[in-house]
Amino acid sequence: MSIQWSGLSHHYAGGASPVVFPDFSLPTGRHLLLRGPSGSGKSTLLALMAGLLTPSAGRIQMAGTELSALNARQRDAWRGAQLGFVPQRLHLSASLSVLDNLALPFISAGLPPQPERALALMQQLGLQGLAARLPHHLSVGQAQRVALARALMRQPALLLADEPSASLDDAHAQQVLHLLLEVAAAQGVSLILATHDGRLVQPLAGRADWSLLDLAAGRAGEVQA
Ligand SMILES: Nc1ncnc2c1ncn2[C@@H]1O[C@H](COP(=O)(O)OP(=O)(O)OP(=O)(O)O)[C@@H](O)[C@H]1O
Repeated sequence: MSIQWSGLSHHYAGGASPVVFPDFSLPTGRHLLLRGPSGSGKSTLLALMAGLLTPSAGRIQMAGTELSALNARQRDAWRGAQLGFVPQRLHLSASLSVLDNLALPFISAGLPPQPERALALMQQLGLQGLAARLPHHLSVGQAQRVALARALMRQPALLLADEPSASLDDAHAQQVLHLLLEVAAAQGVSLILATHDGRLVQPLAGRADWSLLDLAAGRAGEVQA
């Protein structure tokens, strides 16, 4: 998905000063590593790209769609159809089984749930046998993969992942990166990966299909370790 923005900033109500972003453009077919320390604006930028926050200034275009030209209802519909989001806090519904959590993206859009797709994704992500499990009986890594499966349920064109390795040990951090790359290749999804975790940055260094936006440095370019 092609993405571009210019003059983009967001001023939180009660925030001291606006969070300002350097102009940027991502061509179709490339993935984006959004890098920057805590507080540099990664989550804010993801929320702007998802149409969950409205810019205080500037324009943002996602595959040619100007998000600010859509009303809230249109943005919700656009997000549901185009985007998968794995947030920093996973927001799995505690009272619902894994399978029912995976049905939510369809049910909340008024569409029939697709248990076959859920089971196929669970298989692909190593979650087989966990369909009836409640979220608080999952390991951290399993819950992460359920959140990833849920984000993929509606076959999004773009997958946003916010600090996906934050609470994972080295082995699981590598596994999550591997899974993201695998599903991106298998399902033709563009990835936007927000992280300050060197364990995720290093394996992406020098890859021709990845771009970097470094929010601390205000710099775009190739991914470097
Ligand atoms: N709801 C809010 N109200 C006021 N200020 C906020 C709010 N959310 C974020 N901010 C501020 O906006 C700036 C960017 O925050 P943001 O969460 O986007 O950064 P981040 O790079 O994602 O950080 P982290 O890696 O810790 O999640 C910070 O200065 C933060 O304090």
